[in-house]
Parts: sequence; structure tokens; C-alpha cells
Amino acid sequence: MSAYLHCQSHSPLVGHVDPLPEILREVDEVISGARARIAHFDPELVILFAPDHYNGFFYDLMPSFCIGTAAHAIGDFGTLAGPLPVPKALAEACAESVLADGVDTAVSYRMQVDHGFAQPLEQLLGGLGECPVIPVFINSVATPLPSFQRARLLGEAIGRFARTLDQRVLFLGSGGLSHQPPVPELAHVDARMADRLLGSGRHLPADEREARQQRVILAAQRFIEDQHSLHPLNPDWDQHFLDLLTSGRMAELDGLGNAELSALAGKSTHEVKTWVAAFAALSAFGPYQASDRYYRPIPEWIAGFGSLSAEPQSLSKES
Ligand SMILES: O=C(O)/C=C/c1cccc(O)c1O
Ligand SMILES: [Fe+2]
Repeated sequence: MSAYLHCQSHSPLVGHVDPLPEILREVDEVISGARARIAHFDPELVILFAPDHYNGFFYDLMPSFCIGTAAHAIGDFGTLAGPLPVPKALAEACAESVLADGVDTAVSYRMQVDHGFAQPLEQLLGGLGECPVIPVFINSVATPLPSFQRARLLGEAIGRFARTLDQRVLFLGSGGLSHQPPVPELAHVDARMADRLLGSGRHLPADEREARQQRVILAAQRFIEDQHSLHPLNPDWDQHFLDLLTSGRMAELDGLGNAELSALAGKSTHEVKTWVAAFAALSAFGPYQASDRYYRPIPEWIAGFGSLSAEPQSLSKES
């Protein structure tokens, strides 16, 4: 029984609208370092906390949390497409354990996921199929949203389940930090888009898919020129968030309301709840030591881009 954690921002704009080569090199080094540490840990099971962007989860039935017992990635923005190797019985046991522990997660026996799940698997493990993975969705865009506290309790429950396994478990968190890309909102869209958000967007025609991606790419190009064309990134808040996780004080976020977070750092910043859940899961293994902290606001990717690893303190003393 051992655990390792890595949390990282994602962005589907990688490869579409990139920062200067020296910044790209710097980020590549951060990701390669994380990948090497993960390879050294040699996980037997990945538990991946990630959001969705109206590609797999819709308002016809929007859960706060969902554990997949089978999943496939759609390959949006050119990210990897295909099935994820989900160990079905173990994912079912995980869901049962979390429910018995008092956190009402949904389950999906056919989870459709997007770049939020696929990008970290590609960047950190080298592909979708490299290691058995239990996908855990946290609703981070479709209001009403779960709170920081519930995300923490979900993570703790999953951590307690993981601790019962005789396996090396890697917790991954995908998303954030401060950002607000142009994600549609049910309250502000026309009837056609509302229908997409209610579920017809699950299988978008190719021309609409292309138009959707171009909208985000154009928004990123505009954001580079005018950082008020979208909600501005908030490096101060991002660093504060990283401070809290690094020092094991994530429960201090319990009091931060969803509207307040949106106003401070942007409406997609709720993706950081994947990090909170991952760190909470790790905390079930005892006190942890965080390492390899990295942060840079990257407007080209519409992301306060962060990266942070951690491991149980007993292990960090041994290595
Ligand atoms: O449009 C989408 O599907 C998402 C875009 C996006 C852009 C930048 C950062 C992110 O975390 C995103 O999901
Ligand atoms: Fe995202």
C-alpha cells in the first residue's frame, strides 16, 4: 500500500495557441519531471479526478460527482481518443465504499470524457491505456456546483478506499487554476445551445465540433492581446491556493463559496476541486510532503498553469 500524487492544469489549447518557445520548454521540463517521478513510483492503479466541459456530462442529469466503471475519451482538440482501461470490479468497489462512507457519488457504466481526463493520461503516463485507471468526475462548470468541502470529503473517502488496496496508487488531479474560457452557460444561451447543454451535445456533428473548438482558439488569441477580454487570470489567488495545498490546509477552502471563487478567479477555477479531492485522498495515507511546485500564468492556454506533486511523509523520508 503506497501512494503518490500529481496535480496539473490542463488546457486543450496546448499545440493550438502556444506561448513563446522558452516558456513551452520550461513547461515541457516540468511535465517530463512529473512523468519521470511517476514512472519511478510505477503505479499499479491511477485514480484520476477531472472535470468535463459539456462533452460527457449534461443538464439532462448532472451529478456533482461520478465514478466511472468504464470510460472512453472523445479526442476533442486533438487529444487522445479511445477507451480507458478501467478495472470494473475495483471501480464498483470504490463507488460502494464511497457511498457507504457518506458521499453520494453517481456511477457511470459508460462514461464519456474529454481533454480533462485524456490530457493528463497522455502527458504523465504516455497514453490512455498505460495503467488501470478509475475516472472520477467532479462537476466544475455546470451550476449549481458542489462545494470545496464536498470535494474534500469525496477525496478523503476515496483515499480511505485506496488505503485498503495492496497496490501502488497514483492520485491525479486535472484542471485549474484561475481561468475562465468561453464555456456556455445554460442561463445565457439561445434555445439551440440550451438543447446542446441538455444532452444533444453528447454527439456533436463534425462541423459544430470544429466551430466550437475554433471559438475557444479565437478567444485565446484575443486573450493574449487583451487580458480583460475574458475574466483575468489571478496569480495571487493561484499562489494562495498552492500554499494551502502545500501546507496541508485545504480545509480552509471549505468556507469559500462558489460565487466568491468565480468572482475572484474565474468561472472555470472550480476545476481546482479536482486538486482538493486528490490531496484529500492522499491525506488518508497520513501527513504528506508536497514537492516540485510550479506556477506560471499562461494566457495562450487561458490558464493559471500549476503543477504540484506530493507523497506521504513516511515515503519522502525513505527516498
Ligand atoms: O472549451 C472547452 O472545452 C474547454 C476549454 C479550456 C480552455 C482553457 C483551460 C481549460 O481548462 C479548458 O478546459
Ligand atoms: Fe478545463
